[in-house]
Amino acid sequence: MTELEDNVQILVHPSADAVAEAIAARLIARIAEVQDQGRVPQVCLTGGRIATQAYQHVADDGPRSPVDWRRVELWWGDERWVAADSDDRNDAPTLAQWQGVLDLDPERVHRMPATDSGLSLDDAADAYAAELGDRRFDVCLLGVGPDGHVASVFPEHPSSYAEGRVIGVRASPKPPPERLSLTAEVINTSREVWFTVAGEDKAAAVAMALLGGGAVQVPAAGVHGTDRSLWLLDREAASKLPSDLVQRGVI
Ligand SMILES: O=C(O)[C@H](O)[C@@H](O)[C@H](O)[C@H](O)COP(=O)(O)O
Repeated sequence: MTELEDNVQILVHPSADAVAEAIAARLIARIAEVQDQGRVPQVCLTGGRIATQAYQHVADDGPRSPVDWRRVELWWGDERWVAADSDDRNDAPTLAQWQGVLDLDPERVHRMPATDSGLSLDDAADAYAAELGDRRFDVCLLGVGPDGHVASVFPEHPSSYAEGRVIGVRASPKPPPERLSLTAEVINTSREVWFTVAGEDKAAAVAMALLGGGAVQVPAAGVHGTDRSLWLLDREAASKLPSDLVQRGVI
């Protein structure tokens, strides 16, 4: 029997669409729950196809949910170092889907700085770290690359052993070469980390992350929530996991 840490859960869904729907439903429910507890939810968003699909479901269902969208703080785990109005930004699809649909407070939408901010890459990282302060995310969503990267923390790359809270990333193996990213250190203060992963090309990375890969070789292996790490997978992304592990997590 393969052992998982107690607060790691793996939930396998029949398709990528089902993963996206599950992420959206869980996110709305979790945000409402944190608001019920009297706190302003701190949510860290990710780019990527599956998350973007999930955000569309949030846009569809969010307005008639119990969530007070004006009392939600939004952050991003990483950003491509491009202009603020570039379609290449990780936050572009989310904002296109949510703004004007969810009643967000612009003061609580914390985009990472852009090239046209006038800041250098490193100053932009410092500025975002200062804005973030010592907040802990209630939920930190993370896509996982086929190489096991999360946010812009890439395997065997300076980003995977960088110190500090927010870093400027150079020579990224995935274009564009310059990026901003939270470090694993900050992600690991999150109450919950949710990995959102679909597709056969992710199966090896998922298996390595869950079956003892090292954090420098497989950055996804080095991040977790303090209360819970939740892997939301489709069948293909879960296809290289031992069946006992998967069945344990299915609900
Ligand atoms: O900044 C980026 O280039 C992307 O945001 C990237 O890091 C993405 O989150 C993962 O590669 C997972 O993406 P998919 O879910 O689309 O595979």
